[in-house]
Amino acid sequence: MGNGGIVFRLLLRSSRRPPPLCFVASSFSTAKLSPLPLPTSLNPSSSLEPNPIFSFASSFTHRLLHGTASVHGKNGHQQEEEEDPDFYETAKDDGETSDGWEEEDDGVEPKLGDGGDGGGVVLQGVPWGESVLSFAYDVLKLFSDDFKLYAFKTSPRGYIYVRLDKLSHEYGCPSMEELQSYSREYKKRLDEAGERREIPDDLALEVSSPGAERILKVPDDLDRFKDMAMRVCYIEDEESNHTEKSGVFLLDSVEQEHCRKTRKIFLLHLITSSSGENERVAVMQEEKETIFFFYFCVCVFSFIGCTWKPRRVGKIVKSMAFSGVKNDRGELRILENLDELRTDLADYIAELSEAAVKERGVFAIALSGGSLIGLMGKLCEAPYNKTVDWGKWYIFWADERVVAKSHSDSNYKLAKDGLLSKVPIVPSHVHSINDSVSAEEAADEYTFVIRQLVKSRMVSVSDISDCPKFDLILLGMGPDGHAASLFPNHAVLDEKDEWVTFITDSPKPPPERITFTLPVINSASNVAIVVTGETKAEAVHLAIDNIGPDSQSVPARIHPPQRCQRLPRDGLILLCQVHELLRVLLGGNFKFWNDWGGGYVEFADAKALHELLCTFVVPGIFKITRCVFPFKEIIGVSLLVRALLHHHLLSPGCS
Ligand SMILES: O=C(O)[C@H](O)[C@@H](O)[C@H](O)[C@H](O)COP(=O)(O)O
Repeated sequence: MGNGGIVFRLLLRSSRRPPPLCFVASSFSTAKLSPLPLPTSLNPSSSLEPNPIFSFASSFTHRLLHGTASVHGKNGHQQEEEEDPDFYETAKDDGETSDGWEEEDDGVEPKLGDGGDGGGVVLQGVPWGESVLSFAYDVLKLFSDDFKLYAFKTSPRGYIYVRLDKLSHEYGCPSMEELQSYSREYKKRLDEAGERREIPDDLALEVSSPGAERILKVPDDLDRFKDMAMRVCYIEDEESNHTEKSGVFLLDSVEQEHCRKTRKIFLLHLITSSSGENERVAVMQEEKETIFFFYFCVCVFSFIGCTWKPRRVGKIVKSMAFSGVKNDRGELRILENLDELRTDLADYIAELSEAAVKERGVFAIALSGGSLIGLMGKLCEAPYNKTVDWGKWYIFWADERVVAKSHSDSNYKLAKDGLLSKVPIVPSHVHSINDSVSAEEAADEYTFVIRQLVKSRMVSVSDISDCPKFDLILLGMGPDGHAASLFPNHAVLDEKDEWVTFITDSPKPPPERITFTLPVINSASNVAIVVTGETKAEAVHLAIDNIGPDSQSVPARIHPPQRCQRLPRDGLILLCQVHELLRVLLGGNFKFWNDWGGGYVEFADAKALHELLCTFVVPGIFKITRCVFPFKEIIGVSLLVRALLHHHLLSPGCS
C-alpha cells in the first residue's frame, strides 16, 4: 500500500510457542496522524548536534522488532533499533525488509472497493476470510461507534489488511494507540482461533488507517472532506477524445439531479486549486451499486435526457482527498538561507501582484516595518524590477510608527529608501499616514483614506465582513510573537470595530503607533509573515504549535548520513492565507503546512514519532515526505524549530 496513514502489522506465527511477531508502524503522511494529548517543549539540557541528512523518500516505516525499533524510508534505509517489550522478533534484518513483511500491492493505484484505500471488503475467496472478517467486526465492537471498518482484505498468501476509519477525526485517522490496541485485540482473536484450528496460525495482519488519501464516495464523503483539496481524475469527453486527466480541486458546491429512477447525478462545482478557476465535473451515482461508482459521459447525458451541460463531463475514475493542501490553511515555508528567502519572497509577491492585476487591474499591498523591507530587496533587481507591474501597485502600511516621515523610525521612510524609490511606483498610489497629527487622529484619517479606496474599488472588500480586503499584507514578527503593532496581551487585539487603530504604549519603541486590526488582517486575500533569526524561534514554535510549556521529551536520533543535502538555514516565511492568522501567533489555534527539504529521522518508538509529528508540525497537515530533521537528538519540539533556525551549526562537511 502506498498511501495509508498509520500502519500496524503483525506477523502471526504458531500460537503454541511464544508468538514471534513483529510490529510495524508506518506513516506515509502525517496528514493522517491524529494529535496526541500533548507536546513536548524546550529542554534546555539537550544538545543539538550537527548532523547531515540524506534524502527522505516519499514515506517511511517505523518498525519495532523484539529488542529493536527502526524507521524505514521507502528507499529501504533502515535506522535506529531499540527495545519494545510488547513485540517479538520475527525476522532478522536482511538489509531490506527486516520485518518479514512482503508488500502485496505496493504501488498499486487504489480502486473503489478494492479492500484497500478504495474501501470495501475483498476476501479473494480465501476459506478463512469470512471468519477473520467476523473477528474484525467483533473487535470493533469493543471500540466506540466512532470507529468504522473502512476496508478489509484477505489474501491467499495469508495476509489480512484492516483499514480503520475514525469518523470524528478530521482526516479519519485513529491514533497510533488506537490502532495498536485494535491490533492487539484482533491478534488475540486470531491466536485463539488459530489454536482452535479454525484458521491458519501463520497469518499476517496489517492494521492501518486510510487517512484522508482515500477514494471519496459521492456524495457521502463530500461533506466530511469538503475542506480538503481533492485530486479528481476524470475522462474529458470533449470531441470524443477520451483522455484521462486529473487535477487538484477545491469543492465549491454540489448539485444533485435525479435522472430516471435509479440514478442520481451529482454536479460538482470545483475550483482549480492552483488557478482559482471554476470547473464543473459531473458524477453519476448508480444507486443499485453497493459501493457507488462514478460514471458519466456525454452519450449518457443525452440518453438520460439531462438538460444541463457541464463544461467537463466524463467518467470520474477517482476522487481522492488530497492531504497537505487545504483551502483554509496556511503554509509554512522554510528557506535554506536568507538569499533563498529573498528570492522566494520576491517570487511570491510578484506572483500575487500579477494575479491581482490580472483579476482586478490593481494590486493593493500593505507593508510593515522591521527587517521585512530589506528582505524584499530582490524586487528592486532584475527580473522583478522590469516584470512587476509597478504602476498598478497601491501601497499601504499594516502598521506605522507615529513619527515624522523623515525620522529613521518611520516605516514609510524605511520602505521608501529600501524599495519604493527604486522601482517605478506611482507616487499618488503610496498611502502613508499623516505624520503631523496625534496617533489617534492618524488612525482615523488612515481609515478614511482606505474607505475611499474601498469605495473606488482600488482595495476590494471582504465577502464576509465589511473590511477591506488587501491583496497582500506583509508582516514581520517579533520575538514576543507580535505582528504589525498587535502585541500579545494588549487590548488592541480585541479591537473589532475599527479598521485601523492606535496605541501609545507599544512595548517595542517607539511607543506611539497605528496598526491594522485583526479583522482587517484576517480579511486579506493573502497574509505573509516573514520571520528570520534565532530570537524568533520560540515564537515560531508557539505560533505553529500553540502549546504551553511542557517538559516531556521526544527522544529521537538520526541515521548516519548517506548523502548530504543543503540544509535550511536561518529564514522562514509563514504564508497564511486567512482568518485566524494572528490569533495563532498570539495564542490562537492555527495550522501550517510545511514545505521543507528532505531528510528523515528515526524515533525510539512509535509514540515518540507520533508525538513529534503531532506536536511540532501540527496534527494533520504535515508533509513528512519533505521534512527535514537534521539533528542527532531532538529533545523538545521547540528545539527542533530552534535548530531549523540554526542551521549554520549543521553539516559542515556538506556541500
Ligand atoms: O514597525 C514595526 O515595528 C513592525 O511592523 C513590527 O511588527 C515588525 O515587523 C516586527 O517587530 C518584526 O521586526 P523585525 O523583522 O525587524 O524583527
